[in-house]
Amino acid sequence: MDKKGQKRQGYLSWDEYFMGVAMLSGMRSKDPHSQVGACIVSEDNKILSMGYNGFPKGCSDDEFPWGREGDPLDTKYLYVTHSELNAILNYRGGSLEGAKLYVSLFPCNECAKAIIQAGIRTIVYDCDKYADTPSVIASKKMLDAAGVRYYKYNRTDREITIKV
Ligand SMILES: Nc1ccn([C@H]2C[C@H](O)[C@@H](COP(=O)(O)O)O2)c(=O)n1
Ligand SMILES: [Zn+2]
Repeated sequence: MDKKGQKRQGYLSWDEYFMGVAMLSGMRSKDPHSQVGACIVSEDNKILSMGYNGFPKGCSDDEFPWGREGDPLDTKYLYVTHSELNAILNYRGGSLEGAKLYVSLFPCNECAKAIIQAGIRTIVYDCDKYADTPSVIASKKMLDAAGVRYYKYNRTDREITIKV
C-alpha cells in the first residue's frame, strides 16, 4: 500500500519521549556512581520541569565529596539534592497538581514526601535497584497511602542517538 500522504511510522511514544528526556537530564549529573534524571509532565503531556542529582547552588562539585563510604560528613549523601526534588524545585509555574513524573530511579522516602505534597499523581520509573532498602519500602508505603500511582517504564530497547 502506498504510504504517501500518511504519517511517519516509528515515532517516539510519549513514555519513550519523556523517559528519554529524563535520562538525558541525568547525563548532566556529576555523581560518579549513579546519574539520575527526572522529567515532570502535565496531564496533557507538556514538559513542565526537569532535574538531575547534584549539589545545591553554591556547593561546588569540586569541593563537596562524591564518595559513598566513611564518615557521613565526607560522603555525598548529606549534601546531594535528588533529581526528583530538583525537578519539583525547578518548576516556577505554580501548581504541579495532577502531574506525572518520569524518573530513571525509583524515588526515595524524602522525594516521595515532596512528590505527594506537590500533587504529582503518577510516577513512571525505570530502575528500582534500591527496592529492598528501608528508604524505598517507606517511599512505596507513603505513595500507596496517598494514592500516587507508579509503574515501571516498559523498555523498548530503542536506541536514541543524538549527535551534538
Ligand atoms: N530516586 C533517587 C535516588 C537517588 N538519587 C541520587 C542520590 C545520589 O546522588 C545517587 C545515589 O547514589 P548511590 O547510592 O547509588 O551511589 O542518586 C536520586 O537523585 N534519585
Ligand atoms: Zn530522593
